[in-house]
Amino acid sequence: MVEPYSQTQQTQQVVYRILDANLDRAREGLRIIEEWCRFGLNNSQFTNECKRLRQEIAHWHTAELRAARDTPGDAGTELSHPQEEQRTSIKALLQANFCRVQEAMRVLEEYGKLHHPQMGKTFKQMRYQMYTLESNLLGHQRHQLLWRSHLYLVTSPSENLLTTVEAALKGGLTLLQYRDKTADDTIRLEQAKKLRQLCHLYGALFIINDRVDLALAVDADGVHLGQQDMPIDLARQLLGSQRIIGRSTTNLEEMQRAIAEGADYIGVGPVYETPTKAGKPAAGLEYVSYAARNCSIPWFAIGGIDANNINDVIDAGAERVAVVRSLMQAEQPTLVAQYLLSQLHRIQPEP
Ligand SMILES: Cc1ncc(COP(=O)(O)OP(=O)(O)O)c(N)n1
Ligand SMILES: Cc1ncsc1CCOP(=O)(O)O
Ligand SMILES: [Mg+2]
Repeated sequence: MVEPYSQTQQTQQVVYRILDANLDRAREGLRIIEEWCRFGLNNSQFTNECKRLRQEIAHWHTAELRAARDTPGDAGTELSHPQEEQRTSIKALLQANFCRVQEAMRVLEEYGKLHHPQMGKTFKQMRYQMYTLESNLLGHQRHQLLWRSHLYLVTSPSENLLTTVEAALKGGLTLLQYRDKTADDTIRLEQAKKLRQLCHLYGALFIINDRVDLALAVDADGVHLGQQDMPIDLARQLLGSQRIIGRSTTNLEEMQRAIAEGADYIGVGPVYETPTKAGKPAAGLEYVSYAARNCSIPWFAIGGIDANNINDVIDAGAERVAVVRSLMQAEQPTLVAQYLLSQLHRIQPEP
């Protein structure tokens, strides 16, 4: 006996509806990412990659699958998660949409196998292409923000660590390094996680001093390594090309070596002797001037810099500075951050 509308046909309709819904979902998510690549980043490579993936998805979205759509009968259209209602930053928005596209592609990979012999394989490949795009895009955003950052706060141990950092972020800080040379790892991990969250809430980069393992454990944006710390090539192997690696330098040989080894930025100093790095001789303003003439990557003058002498450092050629005490010991870190940035931006050409 042949049923008019067999069990097999019913199952096929359900599969078609799943495929139809997820093809839409993947394409919509990609479009949201594409708009940022196009209008936000003005990046044709990322924009074209999104477009190519959307076109590939469209190719699979046949009339047969569209015909199975039953929006009024779809119990899922009314459901939304509270997190969908709220995006705290472009980064959060992009991550949510990457997640959405990757999930949809996983569904298409599995159910697609029931529909067409090639569909499972194609969507598996596309899902991996999405992971690559996500990692490249995230890395690109990180490096762009590094280049746009002119004030760098390196923390010192403090009872008010989070409130001080938040106050500086409110003043416009976009780059933070967590530095604690004495705490236990359990404390370091706990503080680093909180600081990372705080930085990302304000759209700032979060770097860990000395420790590649901690940077990976808390998914930091990068690591800062001194001359006695892990070699850059090894750190790069562990962290990949998307994360930031900074290097301390005190003279031109160290600067040139750091650049050749692939550092993303360097510290230039100590400009002045400082109790924060007791016993380390000053490299002086001459080295700042040398960096201004010769350094091809972002560099931060560091060591003894405060609101009183920042203009001397700027006059020597610095466009970026890193500070510990000036902000960590400030009564009003927001105001100090604003003042230091206003001096640094004074010398910036109009964008
Ligand atoms: C931006 C920046 N520049 C230099 C340093 C110093 O690093 P290092 O020489 O490894 O000394 P410690 O900070 O580890 O004591 C830095 N941390 N940040
Ligand atoms: C970590 C470090 N590396 C070179 S100088 C320095 C400390 C700078 O601290 P401060 O801004 O308090 O002088
Ligand atoms: Mg170090």
